[in-house]
Amino acid sequence: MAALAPSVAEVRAAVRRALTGLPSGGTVLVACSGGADSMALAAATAFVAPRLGLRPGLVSVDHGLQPGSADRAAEVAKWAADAGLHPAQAVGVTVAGRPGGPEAAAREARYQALVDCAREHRAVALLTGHTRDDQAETVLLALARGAGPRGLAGMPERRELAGVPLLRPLLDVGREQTRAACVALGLTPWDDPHNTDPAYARARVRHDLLPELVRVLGPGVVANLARTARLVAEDAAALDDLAVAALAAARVADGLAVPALTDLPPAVRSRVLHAWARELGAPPAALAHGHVLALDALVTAWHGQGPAHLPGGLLVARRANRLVALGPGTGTDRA
Ligand SMILES: Nc1ncnc2c1ncn2[C@@H]1O[C@H](COP(=O)(O)OP(=O)(O)OP(=O)(O)O)[C@@H](O)[C@H]1O
Repeated sequence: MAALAPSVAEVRAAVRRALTGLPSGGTVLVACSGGADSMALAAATAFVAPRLGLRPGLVSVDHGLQPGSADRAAEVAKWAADAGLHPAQAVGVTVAGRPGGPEAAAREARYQALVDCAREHRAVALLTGHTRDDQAETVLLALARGAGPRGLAGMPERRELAGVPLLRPLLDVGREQTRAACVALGLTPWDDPHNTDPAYARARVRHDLLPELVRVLGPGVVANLARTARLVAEDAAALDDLAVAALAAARVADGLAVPALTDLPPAVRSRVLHAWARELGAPPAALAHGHVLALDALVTAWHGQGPAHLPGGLLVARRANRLVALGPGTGTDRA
């Protein structure tokens, strides 16, 4: 018998770690683009899941944005069916007409289809093929745009997506390993032209910036960036927990009590104000650092200034020792 390639063993071990403990008999659904990362993930899941009493399945989304994309999704689904994955589905989505740029619109359509499919099959987890390299790219992009710890924490290994557990088993596996695993298994993954299109910031980071960092700083830089994300994520989670308690303690009937906010460490207070703004209905995507700073000024730099403006037409004013939300555009208290 031929020896198992180390790359195949590494990907399988990572998948085994991620799937261990999931409810027996459940379906684990791999989101597969046909690229090397998610093909390696699908092949490993097909091997590992049955050994853990789980059922492997796969869904490939056709965004309908490139010629031949429907055929490719169908080919991936056919390969999956032959490899013993069930369901093995290709799903078409409509990207046009969604808000945001083309990338954001495609991502939203994709995740909606993936979640629908996971629900339809009562999947106990949805798996994506994000790798350590994807994580390093995410951290660099977050640094460059001045993101706070939430952005620098990168992608979590596990989160809930509309009630479906989303797992990223390969976050600690390098892209080189997924490519090598595909070669060892005789798989021919598809190379998404967007991944090399210099119009996209992520593609420039992948092809220009990260290789240059590796050249200048050494090969450990990718794993180190991913480790930074993990460390920051732990700290950010602890601060988030403190903020939940601080928000609860600051609540009064019609808003928040300023004295309960004043002495909080800024890292906790900004989280409290951010969470409260979201609760009031500020759309998270539009809620920026500057909005939270304006709320913070009502607490820490109060000089009788007017209300702070939040996205969604919301206004927050200081009334004596309270922060209160005013009805959108009316200037009247909401409570
Ligand atoms: N069209 C798609 N259908 C199903 N899942 C997808 C699709 N596109 C992306 N995904 C999922 O999202 C993950 C991240 O995709 P992205 O395109 O950002 O990264 P990638 O590094 O190019 O991954 P891959 O090599 O698997 O395409 C993929 O590994 C896969 O699990």
